[in-house]
Amino acid sequence: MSPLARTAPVPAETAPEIIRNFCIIAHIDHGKSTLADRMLQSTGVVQPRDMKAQYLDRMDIERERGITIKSQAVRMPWEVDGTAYALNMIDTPGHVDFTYEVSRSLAACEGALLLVDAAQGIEAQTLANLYLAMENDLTIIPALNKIDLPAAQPEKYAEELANLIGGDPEDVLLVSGKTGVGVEALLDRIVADIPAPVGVPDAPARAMIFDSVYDSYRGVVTYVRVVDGALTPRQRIQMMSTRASHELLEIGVISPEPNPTKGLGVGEVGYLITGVKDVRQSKVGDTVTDLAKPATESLGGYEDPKPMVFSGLYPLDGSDYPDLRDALDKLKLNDAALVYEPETSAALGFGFRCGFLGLLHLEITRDRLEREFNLDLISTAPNVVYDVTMEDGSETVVTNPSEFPTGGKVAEVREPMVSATILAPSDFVGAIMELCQARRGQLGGMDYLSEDRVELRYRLPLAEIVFDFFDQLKSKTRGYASLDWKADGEEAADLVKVDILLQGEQVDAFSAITHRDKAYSYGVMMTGKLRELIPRQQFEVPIQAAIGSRIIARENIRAIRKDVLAKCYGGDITRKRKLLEKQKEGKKRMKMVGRVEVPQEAFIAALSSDDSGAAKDKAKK
Ligand SMILES: Nc1nc2c(ncn2[C@@H]2O[C@H](COP(=O)(O)OP(=O)(O)OP(=O)(O)O)[C@@H](O)[C@H]2O)c(=O)[nH]1
Repeated sequence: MSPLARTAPVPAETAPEIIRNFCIIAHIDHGKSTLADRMLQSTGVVQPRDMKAQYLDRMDIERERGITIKSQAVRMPWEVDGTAYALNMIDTPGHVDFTYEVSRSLAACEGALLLVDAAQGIEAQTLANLYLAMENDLTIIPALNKIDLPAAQPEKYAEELANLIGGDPEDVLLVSGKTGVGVEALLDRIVADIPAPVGVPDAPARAMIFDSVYDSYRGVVTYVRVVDGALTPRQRIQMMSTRASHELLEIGVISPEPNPTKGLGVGEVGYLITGVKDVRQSKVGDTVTDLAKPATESLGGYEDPKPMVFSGLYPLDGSDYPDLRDALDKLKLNDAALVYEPETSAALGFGFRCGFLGLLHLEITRDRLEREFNLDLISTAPNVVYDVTMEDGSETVVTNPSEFPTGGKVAEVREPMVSATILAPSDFVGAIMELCQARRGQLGGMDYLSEDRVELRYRLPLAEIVFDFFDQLKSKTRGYASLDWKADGEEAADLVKVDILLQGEQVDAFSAITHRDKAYSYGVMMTGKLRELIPRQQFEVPIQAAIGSRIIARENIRAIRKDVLAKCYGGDITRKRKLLEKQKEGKKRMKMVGRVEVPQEAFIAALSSDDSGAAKDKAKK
């Protein structure tokens, strides 16, 4: 129909009947942000001249990588048949690492727009998020995006979508976020199909936190969806998981900038500010209630974020250690899932063992530390968390391979598992099965979505997919496969710790926990790599890989005497001195492992997955 005038005052508490809360679920790059931008324009919330590309993605890194990390909510006015509706669009993060945040965003909505690229069809992430939406009983509106593309196949994929959610291909909307085609019809459909929120207005207030973001000026800004009752400024509220209480300093809606209101009522979505400085005090999934008249039951579904992948982060220059600690303290304010504690490594010096939700979370954190805080870092190979039971019944949680118990008798080691969904053209089924089998996967099922597209379900150890699984999958399927996974308990496995020894001394940074069948290949790979990277010494240096006291692989670095004066004939003493000084300077960057001098670059090159000659050359220098 038509956008309302921008100047229309935002009502303090909007009647639930005219509210529609929805989110967009889509695979990465299927055009969610572009469509969201277009809706902001079509509803008049953002004027075309104010349009910054992808208004909802605020952080630089998000913009650069083109992915959405933090979810937010925007209110858009939209008029249908003379009634002014308030549409709340809740943005969901698009990556598997953030599944819990996605699930909370979905729980704040009554409906979801299922957006699929008309040239690509359904992908694994679309499916995973669709299942989550269905679990939350959301009304699904299917839409094909990018229908302006010459390669678009709307009929084929409308059929695929209709088969998936059960419906008529005719009901699948055709839109283009780029040209704006179909966007107004889409907004009308949201009003018509998605149910209005229901709640009890005079019950004690209950609101669910679906996002919380640290702002350096305002402190933590918390995004909530009110379920029952109402929240008003100056009210004292309580967080139900921690029982901590705060005063509501400001409350309002985003449209598209924060817009303070006199309160938020049943079904409304908006933000609140209490002056807390740390997102851990305002946790996603928690329930906000009134301190004076608290609700007895929380809204449920609250979980503490659980780090799945650990890695050691070390400053390249040891004197940056205090800066790294400060930087992590600052990042923590904005990231409830980040955990870290100090650790020391013989090879890398002082650093921190950090826990992340997944590899992307690790990369983003590392990127931010390097970019926003100007730190040069080295990270150890990521590992998962193992639960170890000893024969005497004691239990240990291992987040660092070098802490894996070796002394007493290990009765059982359990590793985290995931259930993965892979979608690909049927030609690649063989290659995918081969890859999953090599990664200790168990096939759970296989379905054809259409004649030429298959969904494969596997249960795999998390450790087998955190490294290069996705890259391998992409290369084996020429980029056509998509992957999504979620945590799925743990399982006992025959896991061992492989240590790397330099002249009999263990180098902690290279210890790894692997399946017994793969221990040998890890040992051979690592000893080979180190033999290339470590310069020859004045004595022979054995490099060994060992499980406990059993050596499983060995390489030797032959002895030389590096005589820097060899080429220096005659008696020019100043020149000799200069060369000796230079050699001394070089030695400062060396780490001693027992009697062996190892340039720090060798450790770095061995830890980096970059196998290029450049890294090796650098290390040899
Ligand atoms: N031709 C065409 N291109 C589009 C359309 N919508 C988006 N794109 C392009 O598709 C790419 C991905 O779009 P985004 O909106 O960033 O995708 P997204 O789904 O938000 O991606 P994530 O934030 O990573 O989840 C960009 O290069 C867009 O320019 C469309 O309707 N037509």
